Amino acid sequence: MLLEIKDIHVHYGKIAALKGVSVEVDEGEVVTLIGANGAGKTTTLKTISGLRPLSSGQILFEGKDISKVPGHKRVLMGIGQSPEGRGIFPGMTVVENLYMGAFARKDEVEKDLQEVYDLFPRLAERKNQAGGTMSGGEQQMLAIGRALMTKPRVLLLDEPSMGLAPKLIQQIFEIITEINRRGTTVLLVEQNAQQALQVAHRAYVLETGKVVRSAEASALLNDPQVRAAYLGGGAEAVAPPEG
Ligand SMILES: Nc1ncnc2c1ncn2[C@@H]1O[C@H](COP(=O)(O)OP(=O)(O)OP(=O)(O)O)[C@@H](O)[C@H]1O
Repeated sequence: MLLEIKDIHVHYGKIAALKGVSVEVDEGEVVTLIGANGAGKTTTLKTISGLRPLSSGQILFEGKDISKVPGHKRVLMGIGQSPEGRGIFPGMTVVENLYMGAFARKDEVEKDLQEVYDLFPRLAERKNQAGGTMSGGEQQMLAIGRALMTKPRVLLLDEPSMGLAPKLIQQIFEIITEINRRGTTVLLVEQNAQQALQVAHRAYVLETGKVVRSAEASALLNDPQVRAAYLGGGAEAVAPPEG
């Protein structure tokens, strides 16, 4: 198992945000966490990347307990995150933002930069533009590209579709599939449960800090209860994604 989150409890002051969450991510998978606002999805990702401390429980990466490893070391170990709200450096150019992702390494940086440009041709076209002047969708691509420049074993994506027009949302999900096809494991947090379940292999449903369901993504897509709660209410079945 690449990543194992075992019964984690996380607090903001006295507020319990996660009350015993367990999630497993196997090498090569796309796993998604879905759930309503405030369910604890972002907190789960932040805890994995080391931005939030655990009250109890464990996080194992390649079998090693990383619960107390600082965040910057987790990046070096292969845990890359594209945060909610993007967090790019607005005053830096696109290419400078991308190099920031690779600041701790020297090997194959140019090759990886080319690969990011290959995934996101728009970033190559705009490489000398200030990050802060890019459109919302372009900034999202930049944030994902920068996370890829850390050469992650697992890429944590927090709401990559947030605030994007439908056409761009489609594009972002296609790119997530392509990133996975090229060998990166993905843990995806999404409000857009329908799309997330279409690109994911497996999914966990979070409710108020707890996992209430976990299953193959295709099973959840066709589950009437899940459809009613998270997929806009329609109970009709959806064809599984091709392949
Ligand atoms: N900085 C904070 N201080 C206090 N409480 C917080 C903080 N961040 C999150 N919380 C609380 O922790 C719980 C989980 O929040 P979290 O952001 O992880 O949920 P989420 O599922 O990602 O929701 P959303 O989809 O709205 O981002 C919520 O009750 C939230 O109010």
